[in-house]
Amino acid sequence: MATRVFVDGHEGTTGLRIHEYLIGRSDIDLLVIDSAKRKDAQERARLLNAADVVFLCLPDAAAKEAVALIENPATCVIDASTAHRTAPGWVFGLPELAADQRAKLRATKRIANPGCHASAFILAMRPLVDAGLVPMDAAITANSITGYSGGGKSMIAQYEAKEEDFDTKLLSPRPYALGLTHKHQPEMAAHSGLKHQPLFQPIVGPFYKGLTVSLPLHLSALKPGTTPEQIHAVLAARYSGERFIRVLPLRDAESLAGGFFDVQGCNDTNRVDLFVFASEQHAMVMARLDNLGKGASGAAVQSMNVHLGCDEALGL
Ligand SMILES: NC(=O)C1=CN([C@@H]2O[C@H](COP(=O)(O)OP(=O)(O)OC[C@H]3O[C@@H](n4cnc5c(N)ncnc54)[C@H](OP(=O)(O)O)[C@@H]3O)[C@@H](O)[C@H]2O)C=CC1
Ligand SMILES: CC(=O)N[C@@H](CCC(=O)OP(=O)(O)O)C(=O)O
Repeated sequence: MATRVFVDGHEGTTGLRIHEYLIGRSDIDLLVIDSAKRKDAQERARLLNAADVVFLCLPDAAAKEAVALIENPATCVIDASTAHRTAPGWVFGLPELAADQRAKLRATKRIANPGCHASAFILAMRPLVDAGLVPMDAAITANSITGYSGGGKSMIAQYEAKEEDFDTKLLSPRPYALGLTHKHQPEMAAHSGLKHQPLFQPIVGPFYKGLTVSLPLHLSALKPGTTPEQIHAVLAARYSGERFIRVLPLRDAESLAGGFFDVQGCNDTNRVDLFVFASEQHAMVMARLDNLGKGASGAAVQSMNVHLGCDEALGL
């Protein structure tokens, strides 16, 4: 029998994309809410409890409310919001996180989909902490460049406003989260193995999608004797055999057309590309993804596939 799936918030940026991923699949029966009733708690409760798998593509408060409406113990929830990413009882929806993560995703009924910046940060950092190259108590700084679709419908509307309504300040890259308490910092620390939250500083630019987190590392602050070759080897070994993660060659010149890095290079894929650039003193680990692919909707569908045990047969 087909798996019944309901996407709560299916008219939003993340929800629409999940629908696109699932619409053609013969093993999925999509339960669709009448558009006029999409915020009606009673109708949502009916569908939330009728589904085998539910994707929550809602603001945090509405996601918590949706979870409270679910009484069916068989319903598996995949929450795209920030609400449950470090909450007890929830499994982090990053199958590549650790050797036992897929088993945890199969066993649970509560999956918290990672944030887009956090996915990139954690996939770059966790293997280096696990291997002891980055000390667990290191003070880490990271930045991210992202397309504006990461800000959802309201930010998309600002960037795609008609000429007379368009704010020309949006033409330049815009650093944000300068309170230095970005909402992804708690999950970055909780799932990377670091004791302290990183100092994280994102920048949004005038392009629809694509994201790259950069992790600058002083070799002198790492385990004594650490080389860029070791950093690269640890990442390559950790992700060998992962179909959605690619580790590019050390100091990959081919990725730098004219000396510039392309943050949109993973768009329309569910892939993460990892890079290590280095000098004698410093290394820069970079993780690139599509913020609407592996950074959101693609990751959510991948977690569902793992949960259902069809991640090899049916893909993205
Ligand atoms: N965009 C991205 O790259 C990513 C987003 N996320 C997370 O996913 C979630 C959704 O984000 P995104 O798709 O960008 O947001 P959008 O603003 O694009 O969409 C949110 C949707 O939720 C609907 N909604 C709001 N409140 C309710 C409610 N009480 N009941 C039912 N529906 C409601 C909205 O309705 P209406 O159509 O009326 O506005 C809208 O369709 C957020 O928690 C976000 O943090 C996660 C990873 C990446
Ligand atoms: C450009 C922009 O604003 N991006 C969002 C990230 C979107 C995302 O992945 O985060 P959540 O799932 O946690 O919403 C931000 O930095 O807050």
